[in-house]
Amino acid sequence: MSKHVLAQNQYGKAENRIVHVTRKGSDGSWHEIRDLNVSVALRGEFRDVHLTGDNANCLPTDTTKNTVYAFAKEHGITSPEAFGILLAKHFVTSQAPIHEAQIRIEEYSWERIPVPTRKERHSFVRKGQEVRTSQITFSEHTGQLQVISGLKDLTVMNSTNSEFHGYIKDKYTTLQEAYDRILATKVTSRWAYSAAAAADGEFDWDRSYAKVRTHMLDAFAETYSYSLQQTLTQMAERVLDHCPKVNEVRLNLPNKHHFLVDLEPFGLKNDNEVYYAADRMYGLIEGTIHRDGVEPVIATSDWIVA
Ligand SMILES: O=c1[nH]c(=O)c2[nH]c(=O)[nH]c2[nH]1
Repeated sequence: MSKHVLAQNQYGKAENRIVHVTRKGSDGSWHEIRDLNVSVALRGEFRDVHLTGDNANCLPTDTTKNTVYAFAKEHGITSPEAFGILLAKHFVTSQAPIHEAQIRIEEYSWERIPVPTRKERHSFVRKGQEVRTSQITFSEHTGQLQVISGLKDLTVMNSTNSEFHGYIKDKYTTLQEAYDRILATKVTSRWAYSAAAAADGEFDWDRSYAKVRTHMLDAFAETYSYSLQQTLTQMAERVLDHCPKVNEVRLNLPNKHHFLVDLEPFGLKNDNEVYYAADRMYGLIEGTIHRDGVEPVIATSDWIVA
């Protein structure tokens, strides 16, 4: 018996990252997503767990995590509040030692990428403005003015139209081939303008920024992707095709992995609805595309963190 006093205590699984996709419309091509970060804290009769090592009253944190994902499948997510109420009541009413459950939820909001050419809707951009960047270099020696513009923290997601298969398999390969997966990334990009644009006192930099951004988003949304590498190329090429003053585009695309949650152990089928959004580790796909005959000038050594 400890001579000290066990005071407030609680436990549970924190930061269960969950993305739930609902398919609507006659062909299921209208997607709605909810992207939550759910933390569970249980309070109750856990003295023995802490003091004697008797776990008879302990519902494992792993089970609380599974419950979050299974509830998303069984009940859907109509709102963070409604989802939290379901979970909190469940833990307290289903296990006698649990007297109080606190569910904390952060929701990340997404807007649709409006793509006029497509009827189906499965492309989203995370709400909140990205950061616009620029790097201007003027050299007395050469008289050259160099403008490299860019953006970072532009998070986008396609909830379908992404596959990944046919890759190398060696004795360390465990990755399952994917024929319908979520593709999500947080775009960091820089693009270099021609010397003529940099020297043009009338050049509309704001308009150009908006144009580059729009073409990048459109290409992300419209590309039926077989790899993030392929999507990267499409995004950069679209900018070069539509923005004649841009000579070079570099993209750093962390692959924000979304793994289908295995709900079979709970007798539930996961029809590409409930995903675990992993924040680390992440694939990091980087590349530069430039016009033929132009020397690339954008640094390739920057360390991008998702
Ligand atoms: O689009 C992808 N490109 C990869 O190179 C890769 N590698 C991996 O594990 N998943 C993916 N996805």
